[in-house]
Amino acid sequence: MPQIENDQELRGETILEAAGVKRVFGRGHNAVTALDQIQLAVPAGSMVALKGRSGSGKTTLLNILGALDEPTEGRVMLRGREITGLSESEKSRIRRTEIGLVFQSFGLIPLMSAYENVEFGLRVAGAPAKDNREAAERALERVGMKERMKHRPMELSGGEQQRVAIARAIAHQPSLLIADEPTAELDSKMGLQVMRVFRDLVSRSGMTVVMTTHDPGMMELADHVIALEDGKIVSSQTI
Ligand SMILES: Nc1ncnc2c1ncn2[C@@H]1O[C@H](COP(=O)(O)OP(=O)(O)OP(=O)(O)O)[C@@H](O)[C@H]1O
Repeated sequence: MPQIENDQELRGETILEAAGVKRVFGRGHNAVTALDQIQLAVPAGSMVALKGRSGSGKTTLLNILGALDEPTEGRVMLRGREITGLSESEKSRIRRTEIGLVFQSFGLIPLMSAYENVEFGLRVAGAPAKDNREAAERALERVGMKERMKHRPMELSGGEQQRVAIARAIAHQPSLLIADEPTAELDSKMGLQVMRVFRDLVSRSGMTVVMTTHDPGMMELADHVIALEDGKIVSSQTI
């Protein structure tokens, strides 16, 4: 798979960069500065955890890094290309090709099997239909869910559902995986399984993972932990 091999070559170089990022919600008296003076350089093939109290700006930052939201000031570069200030359609193309998104609540379609969820995700992203079966099965295999791919979400544990959601997020072989509190709804055993899947994607495919978490046990498994306080980065630690 060419993109994944490229990612291995990129390992260690900066894949994702934020410079002078500020995000203000609302105007005038109601204005809230959710992020300010954010500088960030994420090495390719690493796992970064963002931590911070509720309201510190983690989700706002992830949304900007994942091309889901625009900063009020500053810019974000992904693989050397600016992803801020682009049209909606360009941003949507970048999300469909270069970025995978995982959320706290899994977001699987209940009436579809694990396989159908992943394959449907590829179809929505406009992937060429002839490759979808192979790509979906390969992604499910990567997260250890191929054997259970005919099961519907209801028939799976929370950890298994999240692994299917990760398979859906990586089926198009993105270089960057953005995960907002991916283990928050899981007990620690299932949370660890999910973290192991991330680790495996980083070490075997050179993927880069940027996630948020409140859980110190999960942070220990990241390569870098960045702490946010009131919208600013207050520390950056290499584990
Ligand atoms: N759409 C919005 N409109 C107005 N204010 C917002 C909006 N989104 C976030 N905020 C504000 O921006 C700040 C940062 O919010 P954000 O959701 O990024 O924090 P967080 O660290 O992810 O919190 P949590 O851990 O609770 O998810 C908060 O003060 C929040 O109220």
